[in-house]
Amino acid sequence: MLIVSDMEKTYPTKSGGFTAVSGMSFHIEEGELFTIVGPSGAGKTTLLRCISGLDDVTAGSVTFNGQQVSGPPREFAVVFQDYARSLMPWITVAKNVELPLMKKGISAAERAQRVASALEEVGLADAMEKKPFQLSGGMQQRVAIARAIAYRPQVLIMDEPFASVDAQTRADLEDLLLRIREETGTTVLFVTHDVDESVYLSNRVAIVSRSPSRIDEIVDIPLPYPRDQIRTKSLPEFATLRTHVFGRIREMVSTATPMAA
Ligand SMILES: Nc1ncnc2c1ncn2[C@@H]1O[C@H](COP(=O)(O)OP(=O)(O)OP(=O)(O)O)[C@@H](O)[C@H]1O
Repeated sequence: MLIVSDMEKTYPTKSGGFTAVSGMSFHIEEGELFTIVGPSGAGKTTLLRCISGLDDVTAGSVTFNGQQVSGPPREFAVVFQDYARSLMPWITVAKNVELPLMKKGISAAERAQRVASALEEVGLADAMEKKPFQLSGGMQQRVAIARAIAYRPQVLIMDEPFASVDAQTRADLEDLLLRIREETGTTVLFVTHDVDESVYLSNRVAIVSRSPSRIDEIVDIPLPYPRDQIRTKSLPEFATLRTHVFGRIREMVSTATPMAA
């Protein structure tokens, strides 16, 4: 469904260019929850921006349903870590969720129905008329997720979406994502720093190396769904998988050449 082929991204710099991603290749199956983990600065955000068509690739290609991605596809929705910047503070929660649907040309009646059901789904039915600044961080991130759900994308792209919320909210949002994905069959491409989160959520985890980033290993996560924060994380297989992924990342960080001062 989504194919990244020999992708390279080089940013122009005064000293001639910095290659953040190089020789990156993988594919994502329809309905899959595919997570990318890797050390800080590895190029994960760069990769997501190129896949979602927000940035151009320097070489190689990103293909979605057989078409080369050259701008943000209408079938994608993106949720970023920084919910405060992704929501519009001067309009209500309901309007924030509705806006992309207006741009998509969806009728007023259907928009109202989708907004109400998405906010219900994330537990914010009572906050429709509030402004984002009146909500907690976790609630604002729920609004960003509701906006993505209401849009009904084929592919949901999430860049460390739960990194700025407390541990309990994070666990709740992870489970919300799993439930939505179970109900809708949406394909999810997820980036995280958190190894436990990657193993808990995914069908497959791609470990990426430091810049210029490329795939180090793709790990299958054959843990059964539905997953459960306590039961799944108590499984010996969970511990084995998390230790493996964590170990690979650790090795990469410890064998990396120190950056010049
Ligand atoms: N616009 C830019 N111009 C030049 N270099 C950039 C630009 N954006 C990112 N980089 C560099 O590319 C590399 C990868 O950055 P990126 O933000 O993609 O990494 P990341 O894996 O998402 O990092 P983190 O996990 O810390 O969020 C970094 O070394 C960064 O400094």
